[in-house]
Amino acid sequence: MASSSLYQRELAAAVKAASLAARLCQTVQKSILSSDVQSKADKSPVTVADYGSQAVVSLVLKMELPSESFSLVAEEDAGDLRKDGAQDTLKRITKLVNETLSTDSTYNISLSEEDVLAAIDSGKSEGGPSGQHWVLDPIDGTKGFLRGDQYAIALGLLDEGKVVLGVLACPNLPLASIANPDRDASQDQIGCLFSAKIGCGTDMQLLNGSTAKKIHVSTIENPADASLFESFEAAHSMHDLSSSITQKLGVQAPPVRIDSQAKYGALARGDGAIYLRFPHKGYREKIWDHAAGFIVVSEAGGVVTDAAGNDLDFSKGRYLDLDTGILVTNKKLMPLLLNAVQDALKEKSLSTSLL
Ligand SMILES: Nc1ncnc2c1ncn2[C@@H]1O[C@H](COP(=O)(O)O)[C@@H](OP(=O)(O)O)[C@H]1O
Ligand SMILES: [Mg+2]
Ligand SMILES: [Mg+2]
Ligand SMILES: [Mg+2]
Repeated sequence: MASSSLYQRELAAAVKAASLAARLCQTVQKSILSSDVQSKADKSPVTVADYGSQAVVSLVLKMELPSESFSLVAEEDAGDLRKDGAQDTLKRITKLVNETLSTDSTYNISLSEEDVLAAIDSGKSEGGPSGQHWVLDPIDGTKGFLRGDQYAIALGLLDEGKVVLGVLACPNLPLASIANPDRDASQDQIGCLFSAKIGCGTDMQLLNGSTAKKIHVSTIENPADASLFESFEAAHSMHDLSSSITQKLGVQAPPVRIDSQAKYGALARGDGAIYLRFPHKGYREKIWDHAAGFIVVSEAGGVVTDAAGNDLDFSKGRYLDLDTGILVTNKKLMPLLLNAVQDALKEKSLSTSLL
């Protein structure tokens, strides 16, 4: 068990940073305008909230931990915001960042547009196996965010290549289980924050500040009782492959499809027992899409591997180098799941080689 004081300041800073960033995202989601959405060179959407959230997290971490060296591996960069025609967008982001930081009475600062660009661009670190690196997805599940569905602010810390803490702020995730179709959504308290520190378990609290309680993954042992999480977006994960895996396992419940690392959070508290992710050929997973979710699930007693059963390696830079897909479940179900995955992958490669 790690000492409870280890990484405590960093965890407190991460919780504060992600909570403030979540506030900014909620403001934007409420008033989303079509002009708030840009297209990056890779054609994925990015909003003023992605940029604003990244700036807020970067600034808060630096202000809360002034004596520490700072390295941040983050998804966005300010390249497009420095181009002609982006002035209005940058103004709007700067205003959002200043308004968000001013809601915390301990910060008495006013940032210029240049300060905001610099804060966003401080996320260009390459990470790697030595030293400490923050890992940030300022909005994970941008597509869900734009639809008004699930998204997460995902922040982790790597130390010597290992994830040592993680925070997932999920502003649209109900406190009640999302896998229960009979729940009365009108009664839901909404907005959860998951936090985990190595050796110390995983906590969940309401985003607006209830006391934290320890959570644990589902203890089910019979896969027939498991329910499955997967991406809402079929372009992000092959739904037909996960369906053939759950058929092999005898899973009864229909898959629960939601965006972002909210899936890791929901699994960590036992809403469902399996999360499968099978990107289409050629896609490379990024560390910010998994670092926080990985430790939130591991510290809640779950396991995260690639499709071959290998541990995820966060020490290789901005990308995860892995075999085929990502599997998340509890320790009892993992061996069964791995077998089913291997069988389904064999069948799939057989059927494609026959084409
Ligand atoms: N073709 C693809 N295959 C797999 N993942 C993809 C993808 N295109 C984008 N993604 C990743 O999927 C993440 C969302 O995950 P999910 O599908 O679980 O909601 C995106 O994070 P961002 O929304 O932060 O860009 C992005 O990094
Ligand atoms: Mg993105
Ligand atoms: Mg992401
Ligand atoms: Mg993102």
